[in-house]
Formats: sequence, C-alpha cells, structure tokens
Amino acid sequence: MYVDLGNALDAEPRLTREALDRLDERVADAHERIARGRADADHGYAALNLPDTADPDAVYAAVDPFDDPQAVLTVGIGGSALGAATLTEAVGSGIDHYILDNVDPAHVDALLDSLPLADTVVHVVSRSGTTAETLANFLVVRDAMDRAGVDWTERTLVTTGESGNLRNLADRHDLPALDVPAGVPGRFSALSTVALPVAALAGADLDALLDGARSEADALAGSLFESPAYAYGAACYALERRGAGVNAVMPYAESLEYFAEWFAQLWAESLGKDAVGQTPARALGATDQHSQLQLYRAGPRDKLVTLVRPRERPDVSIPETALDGLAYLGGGSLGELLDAEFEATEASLAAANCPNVRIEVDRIDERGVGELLYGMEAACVLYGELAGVETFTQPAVEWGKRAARGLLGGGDFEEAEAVGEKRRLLID
Ligand SMILES: O=P(O)(O)OC[C@H]1O[C@](O)(CO)[C@@H](O)[C@@H]1O
Repeated sequence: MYVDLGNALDAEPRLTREALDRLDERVADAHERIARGRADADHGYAALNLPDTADPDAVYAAVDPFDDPQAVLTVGIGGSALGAATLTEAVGSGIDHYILDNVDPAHVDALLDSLPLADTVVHVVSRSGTTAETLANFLVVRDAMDRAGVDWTERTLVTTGESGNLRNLADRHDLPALDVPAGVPGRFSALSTVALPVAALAGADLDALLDGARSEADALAGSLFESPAYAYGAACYALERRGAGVNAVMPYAESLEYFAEWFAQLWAESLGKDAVGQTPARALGATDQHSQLQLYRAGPRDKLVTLVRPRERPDVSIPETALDGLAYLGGGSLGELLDAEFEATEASLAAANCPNVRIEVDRIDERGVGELLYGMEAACVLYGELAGVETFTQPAVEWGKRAARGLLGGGDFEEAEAVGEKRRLLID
C-alpha cells in the first residue's frame, strides 16, 4: 500500500510538515502501546495479529462440504457482513454473493424469491449471537428453505462467538460452525472466519490475502514516515484536530465500492467517541465527480478527501470515432480516462486548497485488498491511540437496541418509554 500525503499538507484545514514531525514522537509512543496490545492479544489489538492467527486451512475445511454452490447468502450486519461484501466484490469473482444485512421486508422477500435456495450456501454470522436483525433474517431464510423443500441444515454454515442464541442453534442442529476469533471486534474482522469463508467459496486465494495484510503489519514502525498505515492514520487525526471533521473516501474502482462502506463502519464506530471523531463519507470515482465533488471542493473547509486507486487495472479500449468533439476519446481506453479523472480530481481539490491523500495498491487482487484492509485497520487503531478514545467498543449503539427490543416486548427497557415521549410537529 502506498500513501502519498503531499496534498494533505499546507491546505485548509492547514497541516504542516513541521506539525507532522512533532506528531511523529507521539506515533512512536502509540506504536509501542499497539505492539504491547498485539503481544498480549488484548481485545481489539488482537485483530492486528490476524495475518498470523487466521487459519485458512480451517476455513477451506469448513466450506469444503458445500460442493460448488451457485450462490452464497451472508446473513449478518455491520462488520459481520461488510467484510464479506468487500472481499467478494473486490476479489471473489467465482460466485454470486448476496447479503441480508437489513430487515426491509420487501427486499428480503424479493431476494429470497430470486435465490436458487437448493444451491445456495447460507453463512449466518454474529459475534454476539444475539443481534435481532441477523436472527430474525435467519429465521425467515430458514422458513423459506423449509417451504422450498430444502434441508437448511445441509446448506448453513455458522460463524459466531462462544455462546449465545446462534451458538445454541448450531449446537442443537449440529451445524458446521466456525468461531469468531477472540478479541476481534466485528469491524476489524474482515481477515477472519467472519468473512474468509465467503471469500473462499468465491474462489479467493486466502493465503495471498493474508500475505498482503502481513506486508502492512511488517511495515508498522515507530515512525509515521516508515509506515503507510500509520502515515494515513496520523494525517487523518492531525487534520481532524485542525478542523477536517469529514473524511470522504473515494475509491476509483467499482470493485472497491463496498470497501468505502466497510471503511465507514470501521472509522465511525471506532473513532466516534466522547464528542470527537471524523465522519466518513462514502463516495466513488469517477461517478461522484458529477455529484458530491461540488461540496468537497466548494463547501465548508471541514473535509479531507481520501482518493484510492490501483496502479494497474484491466482495461477497455474506446473505439476510434469521427464524431465531432469526441476524437480525443476515441482510440484511448476507459482506464486512461479513469486515471486522468483521478489525477484531475486530485489536482482540482489541491487547487481549491482541500486536503487530500492518495492511497494506491499495485492491483485490486487478494494481496492488494489484504494490504488495504489491514492498512486501514492499523491506521484506525493508531488514530484511536492518538485521540485517546476507546477504539474497540461501541457503547453508543446499545441505547437504540434496548429501545427497539422494549418496543417489541423483548424486555423492560426505559429507552422504549422514551420513544413514546417523542416531541411532535407533524406537517402532512
Ligand atoms: O456480530 P454481531 O454481534 O451480530 O454484531 C454485528 C454488528 O453490530 C455491532 O455490534 C453494533 O451493534 C457492530 O459492532 C457489529 O459489527
């Protein structure tokens, strides 16, 4: 992974090279804390050990009995779905992967109607084993399989924690089950049994994926100037401290669209604590040059834009044309156009004094995606250390869960009472 901070300096908000040099002393201390956390496999830090603790052979063995399925359905939410979505979109061309990570009845109904259920593997994922959306969706999927005459116990793989409803269900029906690795929060679990089974079913090379991750782990050092991941995390932190409260992540590759969504959870749920944090915005190049770029370039001076691309990509030629005004496109290629737009957008943001960082990988293949995922995770951990927040917890999401459960009669929660006290000003 290559990180170029050139356009992040001396823009607005203003970060100077001298300020980065001063921050580097704190990076060294943070790196020592991270190294200790990894050595002790402490909660959260254990995620940065996955390049060595993940066991591809166990994953291949777990999926082996599912002989050549036509489709895989991930039933999970948050980090229990986004890692698999990111991997299969980027490097899993060998299978149709679908995700149920929401409980929109129309969507669930339409998807289940369209799936070849007899030839679909269902991967149900929940670290806690108690997430309402995941369990509700699984009960609906199981019922659809029953009604289709499909033995769901033959088509289901479970990945969950040591205990909980999902573990009980797997035990009761003797389902193949993988363990969510200890100390790995969902948003940091893409390189674990949470997402690797679907990647394996999609034909991805898990060893190459973990090798890419390992190369970024090996690059972690006591200076941001020696580690792409730390360079990015430190620059994001320093810019946020100076007013860049929004980080728009804009990959120039359709196969990284889910990566931006995965990044959004990683960044928001890890760093949004104690009234600080940096809001991740999801964008896509070149598409959002015709959409959000107007705001990034001419809106409030509160943004950093992270531009991501591969240095090499498959290409498609643009036919020659005599059409007036289009001759400059004919005979070129879509890749050349996309790269020109990437570099033009990068320069456009710099010309407008909007700080931006260029992140590149050699190719969007298993190694490159492994570098990118691990690099962003390590960047996030460093940012959290510098910001002094609890990177690996997410207490703020629990209030709504209790309220919803109370509304459904799942317990006596005062949060549900608060729902009934909503202030009203209805305009209809
Ligand atoms: O894997 P689980 O326990 O179902 O959690 C799913 C997601 O929900 C959260 O716990 C937030 O509610 C995320 O951190 C997590 O990725």
